[in-house]
Amino acid sequence: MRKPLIAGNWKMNLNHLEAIALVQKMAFALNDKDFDKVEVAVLPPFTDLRSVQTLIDGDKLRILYGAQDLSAHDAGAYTGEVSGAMLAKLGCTFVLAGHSERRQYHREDDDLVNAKVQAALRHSLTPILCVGEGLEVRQAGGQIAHTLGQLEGALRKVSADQAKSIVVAYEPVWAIGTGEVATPEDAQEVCGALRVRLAELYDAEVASSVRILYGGSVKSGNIAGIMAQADVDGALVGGASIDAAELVRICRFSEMPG
Ligand SMILES: O=C[C@H](O)COP(=O)(O)O
Repeated sequence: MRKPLIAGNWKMNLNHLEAIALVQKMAFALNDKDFDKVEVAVLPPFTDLRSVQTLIDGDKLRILYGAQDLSAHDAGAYTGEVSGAMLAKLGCTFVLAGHSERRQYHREDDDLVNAKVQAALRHSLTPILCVGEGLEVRQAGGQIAHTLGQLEGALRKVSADQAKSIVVAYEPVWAIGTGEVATPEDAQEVCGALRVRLAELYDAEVASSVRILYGGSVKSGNIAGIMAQADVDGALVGGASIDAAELVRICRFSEMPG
């Protein structure tokens, strides 16, 4: 049974003081019943992680946390980079790999994303591997081939045992931050194809273990329909995740109208 995961990608928003305030608000609003039904994670900027760790550890909160990126390298002369070892030492559970904004603005290709997935796994971090097509690919009907290609590229040399622990996030680029949400059927079409390909690349056990999230303009008003899909196990939430009340409503998707 895959436990749903709602992960908030704060992107380049909130300093460490604002980060503390947001996590405190979330912790105040969420209760044990919520955490029994859903895993909740925040993915703040690097500069907030130590403050978030201190708060979560100190108050024994059930909120998980992670980073938005990591280096493919473990240590050395890589100015500006942050290693998986450093993130693990900060108690991170998750790290994003291959977010479309990294692919677009930092020219990250499948080889680099693959190296980052492997770096995360070397340090016992759970990669949230982001895949998804742009508007032109979608208009040409190539979303499945494109997304499966990204999945295969990112999972090269990743064993079945390692693959079992990863999270995949399907984020159609045309739906990110645009207010254009994919329909639940669009999300299911690609998430279902991702799961089938995981079974082909590995086996049925891997395919049924991996959580597949949807991301792209997720809000409390559209989460229920998306979560009702058989192969959607949660959401990677951007803009709405820095509003504590809205994020909490999203976490309570089972109570929202479909
Ligand atoms: O990582 C999150 C995605 O990029 C979605 O962002 P959004 O919810 O602001 O569209």
